[in-house]
Amino acid sequence: MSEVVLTGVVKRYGPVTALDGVDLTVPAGALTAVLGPSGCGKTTLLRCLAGFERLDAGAIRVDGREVAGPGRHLPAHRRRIAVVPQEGALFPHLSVAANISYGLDRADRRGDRVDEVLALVGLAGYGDRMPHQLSGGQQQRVAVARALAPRPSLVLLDEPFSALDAGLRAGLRHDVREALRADGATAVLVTHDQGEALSVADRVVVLRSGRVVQSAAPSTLYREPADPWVAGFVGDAVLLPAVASAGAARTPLGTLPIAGPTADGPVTVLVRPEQLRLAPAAGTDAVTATVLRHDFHGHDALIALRLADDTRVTARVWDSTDPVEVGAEVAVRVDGPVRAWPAMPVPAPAGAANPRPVHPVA
Ligand SMILES: Nc1ncnc2c1ncn2[C@@H]1O[C@H](COP(=O)(O)OP(=O)(O)OP(=O)(O)O)[C@@H](O)[C@H]1O
Repeated sequence: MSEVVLTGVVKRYGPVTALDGVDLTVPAGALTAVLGPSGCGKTTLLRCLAGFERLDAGAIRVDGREVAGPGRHLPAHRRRIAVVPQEGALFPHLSVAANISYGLDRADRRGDRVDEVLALVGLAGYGDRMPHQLSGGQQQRVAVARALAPRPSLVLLDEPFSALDAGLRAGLRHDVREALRADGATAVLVTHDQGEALSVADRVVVLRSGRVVQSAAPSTLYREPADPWVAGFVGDAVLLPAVASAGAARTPLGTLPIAGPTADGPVTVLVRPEQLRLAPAAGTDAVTATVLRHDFHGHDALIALRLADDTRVTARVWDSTDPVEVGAEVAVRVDGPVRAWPAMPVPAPAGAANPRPVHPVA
């Protein structure tokens, strides 16, 4: 298990600054996801860690040993860092066992390490198969087993599930996480898929324009995003203009308690769709809204609403067997406190795989 520390890492390609002073600690024995929109520098970060790129500034230390820094660049093959690419990692003419033992020292080849890592990824007994006799998901499992086999300091996973269909992806990423945990590996998963990062990682690092915007546990990231952009990037977000005063925000959804300290004045407020509660409008003095759309998702439904002042918001309802009719008037209540930030323009989360609405969804 190795801790990896990046300090002030800068990487430029000509006029493009792909990494712009990245400070980051990858804890030993944990899975850290690096999440960000297209072009934010995820692949560059991974390539710098692996040793495929030279830094323009800053340093990378693995267990306190500098592998990259001013005047220092340890080549990739001496870093003990394994990479699991998106697909096509296996040698087609070698069996599964030979693929895994390739690169292992003699002792490990003769021992049971190959069987051990095959069992870890749920493929015990598959050693004699050839890669073409495996499904895409099984091939990725072998690629993970091969990465783990030499007990590297760090495993880098470069969107390893992106070529697989959605149903397969969910099961595989869970199994891969368990395999990494069982082996005590330190791993970095690069992904642009918010759901993937939140569901598998112990820690998520959000990159934007070559900089770390936030590094936190998945639940903290979702509940306490650093700014409105992160709020919209990691989940559905209703962002409302409001005025803060004495710990509460005056919003189009009523006056709502703010979580955490916020200076009085204009703010942007975050309400998660699951915080909105709907009820029959008749006879209440609550905020009311008109139902514009009802999107059924099986496990839940998203209800697009228009408030009396024309503000659009979206509610997530769980009991989707009781659909709220389009055109109906409903009473809207907000459950729990909201987050608020001093009002400022919100950059759009351009290029996200599943772009999240930063402005009220409707
Ligand atoms: N070899 C290169 N030469 C010039 N510019 C590059 C090179 N590689 C990356 N870049 C630029 O550096 C920036 C970061 O690219 P990078 O590939 O790291 O982003 P990314 O977050 O991995 O994107 P994606 O999710 O689309 O793969 C982008 O502006 C990209 O165009």
